[in-house]
Amino acid sequence: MSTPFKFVKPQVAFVNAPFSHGQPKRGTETGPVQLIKHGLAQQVETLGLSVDAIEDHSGFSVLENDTDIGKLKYPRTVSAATEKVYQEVKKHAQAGKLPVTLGGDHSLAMGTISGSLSAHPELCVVWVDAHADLNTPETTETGNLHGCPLSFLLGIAGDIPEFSWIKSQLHPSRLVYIGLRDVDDGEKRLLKEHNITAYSMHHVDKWGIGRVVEMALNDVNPDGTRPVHLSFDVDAMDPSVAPSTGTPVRGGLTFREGHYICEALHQTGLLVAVDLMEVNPTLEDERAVKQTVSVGCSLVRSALGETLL
Ligand SMILES: NC(=[NH2+])NCCC[C@H](N)C(=O)O
Ligand SMILES: [Mn+2]
Ligand SMILES: [Mn+2]
Repeated sequence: MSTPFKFVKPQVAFVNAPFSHGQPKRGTETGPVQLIKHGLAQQVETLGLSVDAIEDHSGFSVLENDTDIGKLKYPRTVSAATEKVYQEVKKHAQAGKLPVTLGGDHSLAMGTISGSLSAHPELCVVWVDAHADLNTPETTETGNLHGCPLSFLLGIAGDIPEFSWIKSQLHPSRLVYIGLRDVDDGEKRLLKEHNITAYSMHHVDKWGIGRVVEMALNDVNPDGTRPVHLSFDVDAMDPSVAPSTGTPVRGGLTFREGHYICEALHQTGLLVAVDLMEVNPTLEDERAVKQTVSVGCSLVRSALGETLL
């Protein structure tokens, strides 16, 4: 077992990932710029962390003639964008920095988690979401790749040459979910088949968020030695808290439950990467957008050490 990993005051590197073709609603490509406009980088500096200059992206173009592969939509476009994010997250992670990736849709996690794994092979993943995003190219009902990133990362997606850059395989025992409430039948089968630990909203109701986070960490990281990657889909939050997102599902995390998860993960001292995904500032009215962007920023701040006292 490797020595305990502690990330005390890491240098933060924001990875802007303006991308939306992992799902059908345009608009998530404006997520990162709105989060940054809201002052996220300065807010993080206020926490006493140094923040890298934010790199610009021109590179998330939609490829021509990107025909479906089976049911999968925009496969080459998604592969190219996520590979770019992989390279960037990998660069920062290998330099000992803490990458915070601002999405963009959740297909980008193929890139972020691959990048984290390249620097931290012992990594475990806490996936906070209303959805399992575990569909394989076979089980997906929609063909939207934001519903599939984990099947690629776990190496259960089958052989798709267009995605052959995804090398790192995440072991199913190193993945835990919190917040699930809209899981496809095929995904339910996969969760059982691969013995993946998942805490749905039912479990949050039953045990409370404090115990759920404690159990989740104990499942994937019993010795507290593994680095942790937090992949936070803003739709894990209840739509009354974060309305501007493409696939909202009622019955989600309260404002405090979402922030508690981030605070508790920060307290482990083991966080090495954070994703904040699926903020879509083109959905719902102006007030809803402001609210969603502001919640997105405060979730990231909590994960980076903001405390209430
Ligand atoms: N990242 C997300 N919001 N994913 C939603 C996925 C919804 C559905 N399970 C699908 O495969 O399309
Ligand atoms: Mn989701
Ligand atoms: Mn998701």
